[in-house]
Amino acid sequence: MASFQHCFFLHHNYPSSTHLRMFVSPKPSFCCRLSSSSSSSSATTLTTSVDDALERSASDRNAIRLGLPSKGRLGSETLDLLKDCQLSVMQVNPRQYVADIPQIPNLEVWFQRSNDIVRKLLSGDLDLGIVGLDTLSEYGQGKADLIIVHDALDYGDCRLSIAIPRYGIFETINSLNELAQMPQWTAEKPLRIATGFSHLGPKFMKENGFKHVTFSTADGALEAAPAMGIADAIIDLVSSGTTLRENNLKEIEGGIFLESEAVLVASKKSLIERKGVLDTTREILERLEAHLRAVGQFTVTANMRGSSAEEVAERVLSQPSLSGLQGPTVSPVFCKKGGKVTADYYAIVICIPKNELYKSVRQLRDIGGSGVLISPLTYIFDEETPRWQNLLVKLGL
Ligand SMILES: Nc1ncnc2c1ncn2[C@@H]1O[C@H](COP(=O)(O)OP(=O)(O)OP(=O)(O)O)[C@@H](O)[C@H]1O
Ligand SMILES: O=P(O)(O)OC[C@H]1O[C@H](OP(=O)(O)OP(=O)(O)O)[C@H](O)[C@@H]1O
Repeated sequence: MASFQHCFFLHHNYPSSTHLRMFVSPKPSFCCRLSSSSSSSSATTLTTSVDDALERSASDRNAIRLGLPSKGRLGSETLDLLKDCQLSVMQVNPRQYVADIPQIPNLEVWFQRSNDIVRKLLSGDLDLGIVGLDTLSEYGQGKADLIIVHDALDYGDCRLSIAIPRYGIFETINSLNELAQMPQWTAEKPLRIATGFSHLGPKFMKENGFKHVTFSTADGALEAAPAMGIADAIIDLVSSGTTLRENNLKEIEGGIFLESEAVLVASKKSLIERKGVLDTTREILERLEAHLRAVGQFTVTANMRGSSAEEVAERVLSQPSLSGLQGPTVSPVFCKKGGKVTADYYAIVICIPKNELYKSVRQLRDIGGSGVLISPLTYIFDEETPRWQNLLVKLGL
């Protein structure tokens, strides 16, 4: 085997059963990949697109890179959201980590674990990413180069909370203040907290005035730590609260440190320096905003008898649920009567919130509406989105 004098490894914590394989590209560059399979046939799975993309990964890459969660809770919902925005991700097979969004030609999608998305945004290997706010806060640690472009993608909702046992010395403790006041915590016997959030955990406890605290970490099943005697409390993500309940733990007042959902984040450096990143970000942002605004709304069309468009509009606007986004569109419906074209009816079009559908239909009927048609909405584009304006301000543009 040839000796390699100029090579380095980025990561080394692979299981010992993993075989290191080297794949030599037919082109002058080469790449190597780690595989846990012992079958030599898997060596053929390096496809042209991965190969091409790796070649483009040099610092002079032209493509814009978007990192998406490769699996887990955020994986499929991220793909669903993009699909709903007509930005379907085309992935040849689920084990291939690079993909395309045909609507945005110069964009590469890279599937990565969420924490790696944040790391790679910071290192300049990704330009944009979608991750949970919790992961961004933990691994981004407030770095100025990370800019949140869309802060509410409406999925992946959870909260980062401290939880304590329901039993023993904690039975009567119901708030963070009470926990802090407990005389038990001293320099010799500090409050022991298990958490996977080794940056945010200590930060929040310090901010809340806890002086005697120690932290331990684990990769999962943190809720077991108090019952195992390893910790007094945990700081972990909670959504339904079932895992806490099933492990006899409780949240306490003042103990939610962060409310999280999926966010679109960008590297400030890329936005400013890399050609096309700002335009692509704008397109993705506008589609996301327009779609998310539309998700909660229906379009309603109905016919209404009236003497003029203004008179019909006044009747519609007199009903609180029917004012729409800006007001109703009212247009005459022409018909021929005795050889004359007249407009006794008007068609009205409004948007209504989905959760007010039935109330709105009843209000429409009350003011003489008939033939009510309800259709889903794909996008609602506004003149200019406040998030785009905010982004320009953050970039100093
Ligand atoms: N109940 C929950 N527990 C954990 N994460 C949740 C929960 N609800 C929503 N989320 C969101 O999902 C993200 C975690 O997803 P998941 O646990 O599937 O993968 P991950 O831990 O980020 O990645 P990996 O499993 O590859 O380490 C969190 O960062 C958070 O934003
Ligand atoms: O409030 P709930 O809906 O019960 O969700 C919270 C649990 O989900 C996550 O764990 P995950 O399922 O990812 O397993 P893990 O503990 O092995 O990380 C999180 O770490 C909590 O344990």
